[in-house]
Amino acid sequence: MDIQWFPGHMKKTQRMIAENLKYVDIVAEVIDARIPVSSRNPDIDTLVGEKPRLIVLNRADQADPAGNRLWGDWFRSRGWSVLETDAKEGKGINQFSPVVKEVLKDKIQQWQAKGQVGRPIRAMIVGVPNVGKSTFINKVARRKSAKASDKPGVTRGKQWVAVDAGLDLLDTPGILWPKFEDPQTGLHLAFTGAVKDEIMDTETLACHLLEELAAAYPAALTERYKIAVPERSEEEEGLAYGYALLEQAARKRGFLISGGEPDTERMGKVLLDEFRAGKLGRFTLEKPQTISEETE
Ligand SMILES: Nc1nc2c(ncn2[C@@H]2O[C@H](COP(=O)(O)OP(=O)(O)OP(=O)(O)O)[C@@H](O)[C@H]2O)c(=O)[nH]1
Repeated sequence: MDIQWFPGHMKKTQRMIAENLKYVDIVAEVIDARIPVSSRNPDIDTLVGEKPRLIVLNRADQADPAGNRLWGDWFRSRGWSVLETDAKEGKGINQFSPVVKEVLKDKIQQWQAKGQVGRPIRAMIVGVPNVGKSTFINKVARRKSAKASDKPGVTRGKQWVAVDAGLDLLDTPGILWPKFEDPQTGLHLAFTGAVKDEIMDTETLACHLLEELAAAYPAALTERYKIAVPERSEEEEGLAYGYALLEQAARKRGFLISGGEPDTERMGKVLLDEFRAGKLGRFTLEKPQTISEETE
C-alpha cells in the first residue's frame, strides 16, 4: 500500500522546528513505544543536529513490556537518554524534569558559572501526530498549562508552556515526512492512528494488521476473537491470509451481511478501534533488529 501524506502544514511545522531550535536547550522526541522505528521522523537527526536530545517512549502502557525493556536498553546503549511514559495516566511524567536536568547538567553548571542563576531550561517537544504530545505536556505542566511569557524572537509565543520556574516547554504540531521509504512505516503509522484513516482502505489496513498480529501475537487474536490462527502457508498470496482471519473474526462476532456473508468492512473497523484502544493487548510491532545498519 502506497501511503503519501504530507499536507502543507507539515512543511510549516518542519520550518517552525528548524527556526525555533536556537531558542531551546534540549529536544524531547516523543515516540510511540509500539512502533519506535516508524514513529521517529527520519529527518529529525539532521533537523536537530547537535542539540541535546531525550527520547520519550510514550504509550508504554500499550506496548509489550518486554519490547519496552528492549527499546530502553537499545537507546541507552547508544548513549541516548530515554524516559518511558504513559502520558494518559501520568506514569513516568515526574521523571521528565530530573532526566532533562541530568542530560543538561554540564550546561547548567556553565550557566551557574556565568551567573545565569534561575535561567529556565527550554525544551522543545516534537513527535508524530497523535503520539500523545499534548497529553504529555499537560501532565508535565500538571494540567495548569500556564502560558509562559513570550520569548524574544519566538514568533509563535502561544506554544510555550511554563511548567515551573525552572522549565519551559515548546509545543509543536505533529509532524510527518514527505515519503515513507518503507511501506511498513506507513502501515504502522496508520495502525496506531498517526496517519488518518481516510487516506486508505480500512479493510486492507485491517488485513495487514491481522497478518502482523498473527505472526507476532497469535494468542491475542485467539483470545479476543475466538478464532483459530493457522500457520501462514507459502502459497497464500497478497492479503489472502489476513482476509481469511478477518472473515473468521466477522463470523464469530456475528457481523454478517445479506446472504450470510461476513461483513469484513465492519469487522475491519472494529479491529482497528480495538487495537488502538488497547483492547487486544499490549504489542510492540517493531523490534530493535528491525533497524537496518544504514539507519543506525
Ligand atoms: N493509552 C495511552 N493513551 C495515550 C497516551 N498518551 C496519549 N494518549 C491518548 O492518545 C490520544 C491522543 O493524544 P494527544 O495528546 O492529543 O496527541 P498529540 O500527539 O498531541 O496529537 P496531535 O495534536 O495530533 O499531534 C488522546 O486520546 C490521549 O488520551 C499514553 O501514553 N497511553
